[in-house]
Amino acid sequence: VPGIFIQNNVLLKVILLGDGGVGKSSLMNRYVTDRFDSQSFHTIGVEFLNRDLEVDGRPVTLQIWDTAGQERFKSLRTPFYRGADCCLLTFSVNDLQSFLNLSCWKKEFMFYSDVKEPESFPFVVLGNKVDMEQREVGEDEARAWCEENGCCPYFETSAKDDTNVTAAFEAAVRVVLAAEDQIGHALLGSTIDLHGNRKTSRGSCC
Ligand SMILES: Nc1nc2c(ncn2[C@@H]2O[C@H](COP(=O)(O)OP(=O)(O)OP(=O)(O)O)[C@@H](O)[C@H]2O)c(=O)[nH]1
Ligand SMILES: [Mg+2]
Repeated sequence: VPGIFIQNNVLLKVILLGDGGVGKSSLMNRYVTDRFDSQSFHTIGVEFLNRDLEVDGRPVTLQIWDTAGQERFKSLRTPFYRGADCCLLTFSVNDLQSFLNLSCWKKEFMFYSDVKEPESFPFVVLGNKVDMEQREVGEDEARAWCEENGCCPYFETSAKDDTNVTAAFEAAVRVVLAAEDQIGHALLGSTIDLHGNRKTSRGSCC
């Protein structure tokens, strides 16, 4: 069952994965603080930021988990995959290798997240840095990958120019809520008590 309910507000955990340098931290910071830093540092481990929003009239708290893409930080990021409601697979359109690595990222997520229904788990794919002139990955190519891998929504984004950043995060919320609507009444009675113990049908490790 996706999300934790606090009163009527659903808390959704989304996680950004992709190669080091594709712009995951920049996308999160653009979305949450509306800022862009052209000289950001590589992330070490994970960081998260929350943003409240309303999607189709429903109040949502989006908890965005930003992970370190560099291989040497693998053991620091993978413990945080559990409990994610949606995974945002990110590459940079001017870096072919980061696109070719999407499959590895998807596999790594599936392996460590331990999701209950792998076939229906929602992914969104982001092709970032579309403001750059030199592209190594075409939009058609990216959309084809998405179709071959289960038809995830695809967005061409720029954290720098603020292109499609809001649309991409809202799409993540929509795919989760759509999955939740299919589960339907299972969500009724999914609440959180005053001591913060989750009472959903989904197990939690901590
Ligand atoms: N031109 C351009 N540069 C970007 C964009 N997004 C990020 N960058 C730049 O790309 C570099 C890497 O961005 P980060 O957001 O740190 O990348 P990351 O994916 O978080 O990298 P790791 O933390 O190592 O996994 C930085 O210099 C950013 O300023 C974008 O949309 N356009
Ligand atoms: Mg980062």
